[in-house]
Amino acid sequence: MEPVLTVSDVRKHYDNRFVLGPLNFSLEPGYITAVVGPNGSGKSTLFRMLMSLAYPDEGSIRLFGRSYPENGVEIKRRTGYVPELSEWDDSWRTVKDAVRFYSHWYPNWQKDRFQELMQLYSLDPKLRFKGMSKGVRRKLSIALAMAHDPDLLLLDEPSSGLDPFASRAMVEDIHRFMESGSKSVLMATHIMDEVKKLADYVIFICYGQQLGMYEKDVLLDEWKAVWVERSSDRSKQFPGVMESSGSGPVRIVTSSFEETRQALAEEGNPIIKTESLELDEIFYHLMNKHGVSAGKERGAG
Ligand SMILES: Nc1ncnc2c1ncn2[C@@H]1O[C@H](COP(=O)(O)OP(=O)(O)OP(=O)(O)O)[C@@H](O)[C@H]1O
Repeated sequence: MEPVLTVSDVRKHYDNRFVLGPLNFSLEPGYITAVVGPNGSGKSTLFRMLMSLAYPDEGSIRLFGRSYPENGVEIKRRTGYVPELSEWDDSWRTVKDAVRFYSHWYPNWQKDRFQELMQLYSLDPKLRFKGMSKGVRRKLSIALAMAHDPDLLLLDEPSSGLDPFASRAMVEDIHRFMESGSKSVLMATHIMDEVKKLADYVIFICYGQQLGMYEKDVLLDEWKAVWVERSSDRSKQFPGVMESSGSGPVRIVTSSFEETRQALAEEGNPIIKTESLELDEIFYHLMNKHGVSAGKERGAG
């Protein structure tokens, strides 16, 4: 099957202050992929490039096998985008004005679906843009992005500012959206619980550097914290061992549970306890492995 999105060797820099890339990944249809990374890592810049609102300095981006600028209209009609900050037309006064614009721009606009989404997020159709709260803007942005039944949803921190009821409604609605098996979602988020509940794949980006793309379940199966009775210098060289702390019992973090388990058993120092790792701890160790630590940004110069 043709990838819904292919990002190849994409690089972007802002003056001498920020370098993003090279980014390389592709998304098969039917999956949810989360983009995770600290503030200022380039997640929104990536999303803006996918919508042709920012331009890569190098590399190529293909959506549905098409590229910008030639196929921009087709790409955008098949995509639902929730930006980090919605910038709407100043002339719009009520939701009706937005609907008029969206239903004209998207031939596949579904009136009933939009009404369903308005109800789901408890949005009043008479809502006015002036003075609209951050959370309400976000809910409206999600409803507008989904009502034309896009093939790909690009969600930039969609639950930022949402109350817990709206967040839950969004997660359930995204699950429903995925039911046909042909839709795809790429979402940036800082909420690990959201990644756990929704994502099939995770792309880690740290201060512009892509640390990897992983299948979430594989990541959670392979990365473990294990405890053994005694420390040994050799265990630090065992396959997968990322960190070893304490003197007895010793806590070992591994990215390759089975290999580490075997090596420890062969050494006669068997595992006495195993725990799953949270995604944020996995991310922390990946950052260390790649030599990036919190707050250490890469400059272009
Ligand atoms: N238009 C721009 N001009 C100059 N620098 C920019 C511009 N847009 C983004 N940047 C810089 O690019 C870097 C990445 O920003 P970006 O918003 O893409 O990160 P992010 O991962 O989405 O962050 P957050 O998690 O805080 O939303 C930051 O250092 C930011 O200041």
